[in-house]
Amino acid sequence: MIRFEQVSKRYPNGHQGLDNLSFHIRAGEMVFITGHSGAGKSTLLKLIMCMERPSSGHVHVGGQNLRDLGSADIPYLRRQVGVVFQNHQLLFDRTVFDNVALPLIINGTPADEIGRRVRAALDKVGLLSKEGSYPIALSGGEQQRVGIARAVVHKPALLLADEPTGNLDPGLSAEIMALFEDFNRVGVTVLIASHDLPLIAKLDHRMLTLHQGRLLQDGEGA
Ligand SMILES: Nc1ncnc2c1ncn2[C@@H]1O[C@H](COP(=O)(O)OP(=O)(O)OP(=O)(O)O)[C@@H](O)[C@H]1O
Repeated sequence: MIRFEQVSKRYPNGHQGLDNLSFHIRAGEMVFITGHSGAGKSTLLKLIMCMERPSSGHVHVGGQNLRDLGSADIPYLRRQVGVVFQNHQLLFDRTVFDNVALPLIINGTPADEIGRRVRAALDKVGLLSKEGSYPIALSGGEQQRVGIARAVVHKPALLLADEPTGNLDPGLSAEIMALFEDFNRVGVTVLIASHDLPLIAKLDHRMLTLHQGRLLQDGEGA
């Protein structure tokens, strides 16, 4: 599903974001990426989304070498991927329903299907009763669930998350991780950047540890 072959990323200011990184994630896996602040976790996710391009090496997603994608192909790639951010990036002047519907509206999904899909996504994250609420009226954990519903509403094969529990207490963080496990159980490939080692250690998934842009360790648990 995702293959990095000797990928390096040097930013224009000379910062080495990633350094000769190679790994393979199979369809259906759930994998954590961890490492110190600045280790390259976000850079790795951005390369998968084509938000950044490698300076050298190859990134393959779903059998496609991203080097071969032109800017017109990128929306098609992103349709296969759902992304969850630490700060939710919700629109605060729109309801929960409208926030979750956004990717479908952008995709040109027919209106009658939008309602059905949005409610199915909200149901999966336990927020069906909040569809008419505004994000400001929700707790931090609920806001993050809305972010997750929005990321999965178009049924992506791949779910990426960048520090999805960064602002949450340990109990809520565990609930959010359990949600990701639910999606993984039904076949979604899940890749989560997180430096919450105590939480990750409790979950039995593969962990890629980065150190200064290099792969330090690839294994199970902490
Ligand atoms: N757009 C950019 N321009 C220049 N340097 C960048 C840019 N984005 C990231 N970097 C640098 O690349 C390195 C890796 O950053 P990245 O954001 O991938 O790390 P991270 O592991 O996600 O860190 P954090 O846990 O703090 O979010 C850092 O040294 C960072 O300062």
